[in-house]
Amino acid sequence: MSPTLISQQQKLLPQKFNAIKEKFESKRVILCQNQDEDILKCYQTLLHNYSQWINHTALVVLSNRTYQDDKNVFYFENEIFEKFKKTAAVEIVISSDRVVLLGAKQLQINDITNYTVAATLLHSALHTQPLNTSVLYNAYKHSQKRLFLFDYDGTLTPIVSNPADAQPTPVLLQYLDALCKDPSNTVWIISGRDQIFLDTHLAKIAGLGLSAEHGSFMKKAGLNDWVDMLKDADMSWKNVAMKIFEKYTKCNPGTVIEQKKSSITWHYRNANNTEEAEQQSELCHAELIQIPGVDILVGKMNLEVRSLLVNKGEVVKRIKQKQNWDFIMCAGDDQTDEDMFRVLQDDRQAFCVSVGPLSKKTSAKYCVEHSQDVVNIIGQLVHTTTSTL
Ligand SMILES: O=P(O)(O)OC[C@H]1O[C@H](O[C@H]2O[C@H](CO)[C@@H](O)[C@H](O)[C@H]2O)[C@H](O)[C@@H](O)[C@@H]1O
Repeated sequence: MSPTLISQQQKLLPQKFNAIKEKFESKRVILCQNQDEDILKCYQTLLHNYSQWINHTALVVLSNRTYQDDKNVFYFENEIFEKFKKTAAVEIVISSDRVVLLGAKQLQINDITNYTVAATLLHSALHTQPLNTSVLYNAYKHSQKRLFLFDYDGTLTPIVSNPADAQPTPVLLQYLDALCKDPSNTVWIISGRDQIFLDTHLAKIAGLGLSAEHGSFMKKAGLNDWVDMLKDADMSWKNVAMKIFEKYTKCNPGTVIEQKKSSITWHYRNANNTEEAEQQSELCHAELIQIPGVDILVGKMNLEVRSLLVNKGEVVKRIKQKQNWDFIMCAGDDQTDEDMFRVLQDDRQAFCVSVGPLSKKTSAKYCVEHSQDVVNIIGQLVHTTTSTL
């Protein structure tokens, strides 16, 4: 149904100004730079398909003709909207040529007339936003009890073909060391890697807490011994999983098994025929899920099996309960990191950062594109202690 045209005078009534101001203060605003029926329909589809946004979003349409507002849609002439700009934190701008802008980033809605697809894109854009580093640095500066939870592969180092080559750079080590040296900071690496890998490459940083194999082992900063979180657990599933992985390795040359103490990873990134190995990984997955007591993780060109009793989310719960943190940064790129993000989802102090494209389905509120962005952020934070940001 088309909106009803109203007079400009009605728009300017002070009560109306205040009412809208109040509404904007608690809503995330999508700004549409011109009156466009398709965008309206796309927004209505968003509210229909994702009803959680009904009370939390507003669509502001800039138009030189004014229409009757409804619960979620407000029409403004350009200069009148200027008055609301301070109270309305505009998150998404749909430009006249229908390109969606999120901060400095662009999200292309290829076909805005496919309302369901366009609404899904808007939903993901509302859910996850590019990390505003100024906000992060400011929160860091004004906090005293800070917690950092970093995944390793794909988050602190880029994904490479050979797992052994994914070593921390000297710059990363220097930044992590400086971060740990600030007594206000507690820093953990929560990884799928085993103890040997983490000890070899990261243990030289005395202030770093380490969690290996998705939470199976934990070592607090400054301690030498690892705590085995699964020491009493039944690990008989390992032999069964190993046999399945061996079978698939045999018929997929180039694939390798990474055997860890309490988890096993089958890597098919370097398979002679990657496409076939990818298909085979689905069959392998179907066999693995028959094993009781384990979780199967679909990683980046790998399949992992680990005990159901541990996951990165449980690690975060355990670490988090120790203090009243007033700043938390948690970064990860993989499916296993989503467990950490879910645990922190309702925590107002937490900056959960997914490494990857904005369109990625994630429970993290923020995203950055590359692992190098995470490293640069740590570098900036380290400098925050000595300079002003
Ligand atoms: O939890 P993480 O620290 O992210 O570890 C997850 C797995 O990462 C490693 O495999 C992945 O990274 C490799 C290096 O870039 C890459 O070659 C591989 O294809 C990826 O799947 C690691 O080898 C696994 O043990 C970790 O569980």
